Amino acid sequence: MEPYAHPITLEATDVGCDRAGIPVVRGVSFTLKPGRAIQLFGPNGSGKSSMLSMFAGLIPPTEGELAWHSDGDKRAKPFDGMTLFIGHETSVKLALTAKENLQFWTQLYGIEKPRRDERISQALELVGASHFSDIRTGRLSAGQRRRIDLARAAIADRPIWLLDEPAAAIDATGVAVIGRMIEKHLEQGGIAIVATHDELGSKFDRLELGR
Ligand SMILES: Nc1ncnc2c1ncn2[C@@H]1O[C@H](COP(=O)(O)OP(=O)(O)OP(=O)(O)O)[C@@H](O)[C@H]1O
Repeated sequence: MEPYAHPITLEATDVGCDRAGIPVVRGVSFTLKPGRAIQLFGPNGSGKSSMLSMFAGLIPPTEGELAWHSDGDKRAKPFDGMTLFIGHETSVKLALTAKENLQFWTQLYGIEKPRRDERISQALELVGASHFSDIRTGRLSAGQRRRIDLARAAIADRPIWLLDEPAAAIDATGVAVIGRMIEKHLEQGGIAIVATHDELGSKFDRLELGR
């Protein structure tokens, strides 16, 4: 298990974000160092997905400051090619099989050609999707499809994981798999911010929104 080549620290100072001009989140501060994770809690509409979009650089903070640190460099936006964002909506292409989706992602994430097949088999096995990997994903169950979404985390070699309800529609065995994937990612020196109501491990700091 290789440590990430460029460990990242994320510092948030009093950040807040608005949606359509309406304040959603206010006054969030933390420092997230390599090997640590934050679990976002909060009721529906409290701003968990909005926060993740903000950390992904998709919407700007309305107030406060985000600072990404890597190799002595500091930026207000995430460094290019460092973030894996798994949103709550599926990114699986339903006309393709799981294997074909993963083939696409290995190209997207710049995996060298000779290593692609091995990486795909490992990822499918990890998320327990090997036995349905040749079926068109439009014909799979919600939980099976979510497992394929999560395989993206095993394909991409990225130190920042932003996961929105990764365990939605996933059974207890699958939740344990997600916990282990995150644990391994943290051991490699990655960071993770995860919106979830599930218990995923002890390395998480808790951030409760909507209070
Ligand atoms: N694209 C958007 N345009 C305008 N308002 C939005 C948009 N997305 C979210 N909002 C608003 O921002 C607020 C927070 O939504 P968000 O999706 O971040 O909450 P959440 O905590 O992730 O909710 P859930 O638990 O239901 O997924 C809500 O009031 C929502 O209506």
